[in-house]
Amino acid sequence: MAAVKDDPNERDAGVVDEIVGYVTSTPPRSFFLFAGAGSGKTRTLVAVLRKLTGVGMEDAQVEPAPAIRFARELRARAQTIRVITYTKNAALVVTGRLGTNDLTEIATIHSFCWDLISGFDDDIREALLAMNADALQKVRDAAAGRKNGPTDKDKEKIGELETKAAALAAIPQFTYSPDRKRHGDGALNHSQVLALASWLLKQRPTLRRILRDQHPVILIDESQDTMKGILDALLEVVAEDPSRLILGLLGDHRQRIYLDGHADLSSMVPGGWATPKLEMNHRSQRRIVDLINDIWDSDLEGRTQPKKAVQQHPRAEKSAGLVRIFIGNTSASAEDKLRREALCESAMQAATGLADWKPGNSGHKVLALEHSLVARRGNFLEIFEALSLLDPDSVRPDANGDVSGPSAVQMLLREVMDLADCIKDGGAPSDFAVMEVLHRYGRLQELPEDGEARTHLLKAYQQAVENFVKVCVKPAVTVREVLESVLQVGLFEPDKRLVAAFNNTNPPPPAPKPRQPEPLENRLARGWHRLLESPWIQLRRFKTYLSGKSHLATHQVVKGSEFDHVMVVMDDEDAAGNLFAYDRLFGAPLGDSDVKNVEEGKETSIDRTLRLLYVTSSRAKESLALVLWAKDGLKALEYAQKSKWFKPGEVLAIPE
Ligand SMILES: Nc1ncnc2c1ncn2[C@@H]1O[C@H](COP(=O)(O)OP(=O)(O)OP(=O)(O)O)[C@@H](O)[C@H]1O
Repeated sequence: MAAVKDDPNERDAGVVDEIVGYVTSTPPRSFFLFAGAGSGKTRTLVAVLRKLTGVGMEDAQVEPAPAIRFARELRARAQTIRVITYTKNAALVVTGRLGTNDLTEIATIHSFCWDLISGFDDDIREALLAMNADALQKVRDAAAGRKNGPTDKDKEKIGELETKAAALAAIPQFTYSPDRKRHGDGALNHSQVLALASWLLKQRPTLRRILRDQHPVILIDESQDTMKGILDALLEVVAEDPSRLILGLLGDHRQRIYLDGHADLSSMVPGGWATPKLEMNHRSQRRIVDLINDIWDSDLEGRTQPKKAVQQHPRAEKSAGLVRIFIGNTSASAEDKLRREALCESAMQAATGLADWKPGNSGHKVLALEHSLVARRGNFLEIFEALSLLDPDSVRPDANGDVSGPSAVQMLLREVMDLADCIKDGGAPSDFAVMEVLHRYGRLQELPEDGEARTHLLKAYQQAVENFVKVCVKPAVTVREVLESVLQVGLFEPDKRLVAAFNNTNPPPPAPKPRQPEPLENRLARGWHRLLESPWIQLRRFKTYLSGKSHLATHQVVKGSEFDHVMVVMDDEDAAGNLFAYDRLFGAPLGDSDVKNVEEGKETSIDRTLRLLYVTSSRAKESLALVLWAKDGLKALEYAQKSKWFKPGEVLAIPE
C-alpha cells in the first residue's frame, strides 16, 4: 500500500474505489469526475465498471462487500449500468477493454435515447405534434406582429406546418434512421431522437420510472459536449429521486468544443454531488503538460470562462518533450504557406533528430482548422471541392467515422478503388486479386447461365481490366478516363447519376457570384464536371482522409485521440467563419462581437479558441509544433516571446 502511495504516478490510484464507494453507499451519490486530457478516463471507467459488476474481477483477491451486493442486486432486478459515450468508436473501445459484461450497456447518446423511447409510438407522435404546434405558434405570433399583416413567406410556413401536423397524426409507427438510408414519414433522424427523448423524459413520469427501473446508474463520458437538453432532462430525473438513479458525469470543461454542450457544466453540478478528480496526465511528456496547464491558466483579454481546473502532473518517467511555435504573416500565398510549413516540419526534424518529422511523413499528425485547408495540404483540394458541390455533408469526416462520401460516387470510392488496389507498383494485377474484387461486389454471381454468353462477358471484363490498368498508371490521369474503362463493359454497377454525368457533354454552368444563391441543378452540374476532370490520384487521397488514416485531420476531429508528434496549423485568414480567432490569443485586438460579449459576460472567440488550442496541443505525446499565420506576424512573435506559455528558444519565425 505504501509503495502505491509514494509512487507519483499513482496519485490517482484511489479514484476508482472512491467512485465505487459513491455508487454503492447508502444513500448513493451522483458524481462529476474532473478528468483532464490524457488522464486515463477510459481506464478509470472500465475499472469502475469491473468493480461494480464483479465481471472480470473473478481473480481479484478481495472484493469489497458493498460492490458484491450491488452486483447481486443488479442481476436480481435484471438491471444494467448504462454507459453513454460521445462516439461509436469510443463505445467500441470501452466494450473492447471491458470484455463480455452482461451487467453493462455501452452505446452513444443516440442509441441510448432510441432504446428509451422506441415502441412508444403514441407518445412520440404526441411529442412531435406538440413540438410542431410550438413552432406553428411562433410563426403565427411573428406574423400577427407585422405592421402590414402576414407575408407570403409567413403564410407558406404556416401552411407547411399545418400540413406536417396532419401528416404526423396519421403515422402509425416510428423508426430510427441514423444513416439516412430509410426515408418516409416515420423515419426519425439523430436530432429528432434526442429532442424526443428529452421532451418525453420531462413530460412522462412513466418513462422516468422505466429509466430508473432499468438503469440505476448512468455514466456519461465526454459530458462537457453531451447535448444540453438530454443532460438537463437526466439531471431532473436524478433530482426527483436521488437515491434511485445515480448519474456519473465524466468530463473536462477545458475540452468542450461543440456548441451542443453546457457552457459551464462543472458549475452546474448540484451541491450534494461528489466531485472526484484525476490529476495525472499519463499521455504527454512534461513540457507538453506544462504548456497545456499554462494555456488554461492564462489571463487573456476577452476571456470570460473561469480558470478553475485541476493542474495536471506528468508521469515521472515522462520528464522531457519538445515544443516549438513558428509564426509568420498570413498574407503569404497559399502555395507559399504549404512550402514554408514543410520548412517548419524540417526544423522539427532537426530539433528532435527524428525522421517522423520529415515533411509529409506520417509519423506526425498535421491538424488544420477546416476540411478544405486539410484538402489543400493533402493535395486533394480539387476533388474535395467537386464532391462538396455534390453533397457537402458527406465529405467532412467526423469523430464517428460514419461519413463515406456522396452516395452517387460510391462505385468510384469502393469498387473502382479496390480494383485499383490490385495494381502493385504499376504491374499487372493478379487474376486472383481481380476475381476476388469482382466477387466481393457480386459481379461474378450475376454472370449469365449460358456458357457462351458467360465466356464472352468474362473476356470483356478481362479486356476492361487491362484497359483500366493501362489508364490508371498514366501520370495525371483524370477521373473521367479511369471511369471510361469501367463503364464501357459495365464492370461494376454504377449509380444512374454517375452515368448521366459521364454522358453529359454540355459545358458546366458558371459559378455564382459570391454570396449569390445557386440553383441546385447548377451546383450539381458544376460538381460532376469538376469531379470528372479532376486527377484520379486525388480521389485516393480523399478516401484515405475520409477513413481517418491520413496524417492530416481537422482540429475538432482528433478529440479523444493521441499521436506521438503533432503540428497544429493556426490560420484565421484561411478559415471561414469567425467562431475561432487564433490571432487574438497572440495579442491581436478583440473583434466588436467579442467586446460586446465580454460586456454581457457571454462566451467570446477567445474562450472557444483557447479550448480548441487546449484540445489540439494535448493530443501530442512527445513533441508539438504550433504554426501561427498571423495578421501581424512580427507583433505576434514579440507577444509569444514574452508569453509565459513558451520558454527561450521555443518561439521562431516561420522559415522563408
Ligand atoms: N493508469 C495509467 N497508467 C499508465 N498509462 C495510462 C494510465 N491511464 C491511461 N494511460 C495511458 O495514457 C494515455 C491517455 O489515456 P486516455 O486516452 O484514456 O485519456 P483520456 O482521459 O481519454 O484523455 P482525453 O480526454 O485527452 O482524450 C493512453 O495512452 C493510456 O493508455
